[in-house]
Amino acid sequence: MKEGLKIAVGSDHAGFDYKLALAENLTTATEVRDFGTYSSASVDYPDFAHPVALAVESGEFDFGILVCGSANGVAITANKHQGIRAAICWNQEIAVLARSHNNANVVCIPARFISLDEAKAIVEAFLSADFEGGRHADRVDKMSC
Ligand SMILES: O=C(CO)[C@H](O)[C@H](O)[C@H](O)COP(=O)(O)O
Repeated sequence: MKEGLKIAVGSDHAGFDYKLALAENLTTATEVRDFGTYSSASVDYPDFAHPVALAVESGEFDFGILVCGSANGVAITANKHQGIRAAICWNQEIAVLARSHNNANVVCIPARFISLDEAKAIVEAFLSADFEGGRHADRVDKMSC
């Protein structure tokens, strides 16, 4: 994982435990801000995905980590934001491709479908990889509508 990153994290109840563990693991980050939820009580994932997306979209944070049960809800929500490219990642290779090919700036973790160790490895891979640019930059530029 690169050093000095500012990371915004968020989850719903299904991702709460994983989010805490993932945030604790970001030892080389300059800042980690938890945008909630703050307990395992049932909540609505957009209430936490939007603040994380805004924090990254504004440029205040370099990357976002969102966790829910399937990762679909947080990813769909975050991708409503113009400046956000949120990618559902279920293994390390997908995470590296999300960065290197898609310049993803939010990694979405499906807590109910992968182990915590897998989630940690995915976040590590995501935050270590670089965007390759070149042909991928042309494609990423075409994403906005
Ligand atoms: O957004 C989701 C599904 O697209 C997440 O997996 C949620 O965590 C899930 O829907 C929560 O479900 P619950 O039955 O309310 O715990």
